[in-house]
Amino acid sequence: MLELEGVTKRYGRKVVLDGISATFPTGLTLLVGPSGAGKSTLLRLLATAEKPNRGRMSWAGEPLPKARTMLRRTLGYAPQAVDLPDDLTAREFALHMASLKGLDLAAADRQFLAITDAIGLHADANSRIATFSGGMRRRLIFAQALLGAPRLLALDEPTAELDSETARRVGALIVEAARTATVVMTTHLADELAPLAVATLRVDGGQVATA
Ligand SMILES: Nc1ncnc2c1ncn2[C@@H]1O[C@H](COP(=O)(O)OP(=O)(O)OP(=O)(O)O)[C@@H](O)[C@H]1O
Repeated sequence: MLELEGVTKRYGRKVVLDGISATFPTGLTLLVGPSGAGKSTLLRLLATAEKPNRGRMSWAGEPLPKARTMLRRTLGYAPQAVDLPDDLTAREFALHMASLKGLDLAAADRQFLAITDAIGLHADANSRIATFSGGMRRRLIFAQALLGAPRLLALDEPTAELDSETARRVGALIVEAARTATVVMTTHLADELAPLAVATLRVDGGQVATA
């Protein structure tokens, strides 16, 4: 479980999150809200990619930053936009991410191939990322986030740019992961996934509230 208490995040003078408090239990939590409201910013905070200006965060009852190392060891993060190394194959990139996470590489490789199989990327696992479409890149970013069965998954629009069948397959893996992990995600498919979520939170006007 991840908890935020009185968390503020601002860029320059712009206050994006204004003293928010929220609890993210095991299960799927959906983030909804207008464009620019701060959903990606909140995910970056949860993924410890950025720090709040004020407030407290804790993971499994341990306060950050003390618990940051413990959290990062069990974190999967799929950001909305990321520069992928075009010269690597998808599989090489996945193994690179697995090594950064300190995972067993043979097990991670097997897991990566199983995930790519489930989301229709298997045939391109050994292709160079340079040849990938937007939807393929999105699935690769998603697949690396799942490596090592993380206990916290922060997913920023993992189903964007995907056809409905592929989005459904990605959604099925997310729901499966949420049986044992804390999964927080933004998605344009929030209406479809809401019945499977433990909570839908609306981010708007610097505040977070149950939708
Ligand atoms: N690194 C940054 N520097 C300055 N401003 C930023 C930065 N990142 C985000 N912002 C601003 O913070 C606000 C929230 O952005 P964020 O991307 O979190 O919104 P969002 O709800 O995820 O939007 P969308 O649904 O369009 O992805 C926006 O006004 C954005 O311009």
